[in-house]
Amino acid sequence: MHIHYISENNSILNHFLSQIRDVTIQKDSMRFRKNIERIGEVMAYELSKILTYKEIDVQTPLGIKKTTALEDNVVLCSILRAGLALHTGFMNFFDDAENGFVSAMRFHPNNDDFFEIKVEYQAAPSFENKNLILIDPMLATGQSLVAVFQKLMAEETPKEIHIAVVIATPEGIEYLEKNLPNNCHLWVAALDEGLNAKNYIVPGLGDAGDLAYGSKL
Ligand SMILES: O=P(O)(O)OC[C@H]1O[C@H](OP(=O)(O)OP(=O)(O)O)[C@H](O)[C@@H]1O
Ligand SMILES: O=c1cc[nH]c(=O)[nH]1
Ligand SMILES: [Mg+2]
Repeated sequence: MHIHYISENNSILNHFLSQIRDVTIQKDSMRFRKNIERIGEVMAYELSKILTYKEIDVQTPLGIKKTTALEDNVVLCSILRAGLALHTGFMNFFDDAENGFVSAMRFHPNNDDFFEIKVEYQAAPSFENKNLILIDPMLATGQSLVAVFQKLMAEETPKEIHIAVVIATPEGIEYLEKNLPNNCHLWVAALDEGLNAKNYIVPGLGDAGDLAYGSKL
């Protein structure tokens, strides 16, 4: 897997990351969603640097400028719920992208800390020969991303596969490395220490879906 850590240099990205983690600031759900969206925009920009471009001539009022435009077909596919705000950030930059949505949730069959991932709802276009960008802000154990990936990839061969996460753990990255093809690109805004007993990211930010959209039953 090709891993791209995009917050190694100081930039405004670290300001957005600090705000989504801060236990006081993150209570403002509108700001939380907006910051995740802005991180999506920064990630989309960084990722755009390795896509394929074609040469074009642009007619300006005063002449012709030889420049480049995106050649790749991009499909943005998010994991519900927490992926939605990050998805908006990517859509702001990839305005011609097709879009897909898949649900994944942790299901606790014994009402203890053990969980399985339930992947149910799926509405997605074909990825055949396109650049798939799979979007989820949190890479904790990695089980949600792998379960979604396996459902989506049953009959499809994308040109390239990119996975965009805001906060990742070493355990989650290791799980992706074991279960996804070697040629995937993983884009990470921040790498954290690890997981707690409930498989939440430490220090992380808490529950991204709840912070963005409210607690669920
Ligand atoms: O790497 P994992 O251990 O699988 O955990 C990460 C998953 O947890 C979060 O979703 P969650 O299950 O909380 O659903 P939600 O977005 O509806 O809150 C997150 O958005 C990931 O999909
Ligand atoms: O830390 C975590 C782990 C899973 N899901 C989240 O939203 N946060
Ligand atoms: Mg959640």
